[in-house]
Amino acid sequence: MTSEHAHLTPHASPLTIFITGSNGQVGFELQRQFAIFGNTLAPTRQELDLTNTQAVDTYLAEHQPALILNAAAYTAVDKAESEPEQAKRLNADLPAQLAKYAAEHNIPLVHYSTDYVYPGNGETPWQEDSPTVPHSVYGQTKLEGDQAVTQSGCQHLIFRTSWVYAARGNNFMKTMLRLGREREALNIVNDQIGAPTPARLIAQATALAFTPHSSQFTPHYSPLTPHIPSGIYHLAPRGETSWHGFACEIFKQASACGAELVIQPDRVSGIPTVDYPTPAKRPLNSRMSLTKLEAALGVTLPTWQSQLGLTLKEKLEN
Ligand SMILES: NC(=O)C1=CN([C@@H]2O[C@H](COP(=O)(O)OP(=O)(O)OC[C@H]3O[C@@H](n4cnc5c(N)ncnc54)[C@H](OP(=O)(O)O)[C@@H]3O)[C@@H](O)[C@H]2O)C=CC1
Ligand SMILES: Cc1cn([C@H]2C[C@H](O)[C@@H](COP(=O)(O)OP(=O)(O)O[C@H]3O[C@@H](C)C(=O)[C@@H](O)[C@H]3O)O2)c(=O)[nH]c1=O
Ligand SMILES: [Mg+2]
Repeated sequence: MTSEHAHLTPHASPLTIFITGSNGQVGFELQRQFAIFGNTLAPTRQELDLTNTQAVDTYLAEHQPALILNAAAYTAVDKAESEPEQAKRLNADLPAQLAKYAAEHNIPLVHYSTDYVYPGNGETPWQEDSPTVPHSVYGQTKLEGDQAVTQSGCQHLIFRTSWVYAARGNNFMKTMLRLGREREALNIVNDQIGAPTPARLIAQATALAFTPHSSQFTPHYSPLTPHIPSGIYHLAPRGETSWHGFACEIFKQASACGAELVIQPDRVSGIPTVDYPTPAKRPLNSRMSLTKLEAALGVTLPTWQSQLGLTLKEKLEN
């Protein structure tokens, strides 16, 4: 830390960034994007059990972060229906605890949320202030987390994203690449509509929120303070598709990249959600308006197809 920075941020360890969920899709990408902002601390589950309230408090007191990026969550949507307490601990109680710390220590908190908080009816894209009516334990516990962060009084950014995937971790793209090598035919739901979002795009957009234009610099500028107002922002690529449409595009682009698939493109069938029963109910309409984030960051978000190309390339070349 240089003395130059010391007067800008009056915290004990001004440049320490605490990232939760470091082994997850988003947490992993955040470590890379934020390494240039400061000293990232990204404990694994073995190093810090985030369901242990006391351990989290002790960790915060010990490291005194200047910024918290909370990418940990309970994301097993179906399993959450039978493990609601565990889902609540990760998705609702943890963000509440982190937000309380952030408010008391006057540091910003970045939190991530989901399209599954919305009721899922209709065809109109949700706005950030649309009514929330989750239909799953996962969605309900995520909403409780959002509300705790909003009500805590801390400086915060809540990015609501959808259908996250990456070259690493558990996700639909990797499932399709595996099934596409094993099966000639697949049935995929075609009436749930949303936007598949690479974890890297999420981390890049988060970093942009900490990267003002020179015209946006203020005398109080701190590298670990967002330059966009506190609140909820949708974060996804432009465009929309169904899981079936996403699967078809994965097979098309993967084949063009030279992946050896046994799947027959004309045997990837679209089916209605009612024909694919799951423990948790998923929204049919996961369309999210991107206007607020694009205006705040001053960018046009890329299309989901171009983002798939980048992520597939990363996956297939490794
Ligand atoms: N995945 C998706 O499709 C979507 C995700 N989101 C949101 O985006 C954010 C990031 O999601 P994503 O990166 O996909 O999530 P992942 O499931 O990939 O990662 C979650 C991380 O949380 C960690 N974690 C869970 N429980 C504990 C625990 N008790 N102690 C320590 N660590 C724990 C996991 O650790 P471990 O690796 O050890 O299991 C994992 O690293 C979340 O807020 C999620 O709700 C929003 C929309 C879509
Ligand atoms: C594997 C498979 C899935 N599907 C369907 C089931 C489901 O509706 C859809 C996607 O399956 P997944 O299990 O990946 O979906 P799911 O885990 O519900 O994904 C969600 O995760 C949470 C964490 C979020 O926040 C959401 O934005 C969303 O990404 O595809 C098929 O129709 N056929 C198949 O062969
Ligand atoms: Mg899943």
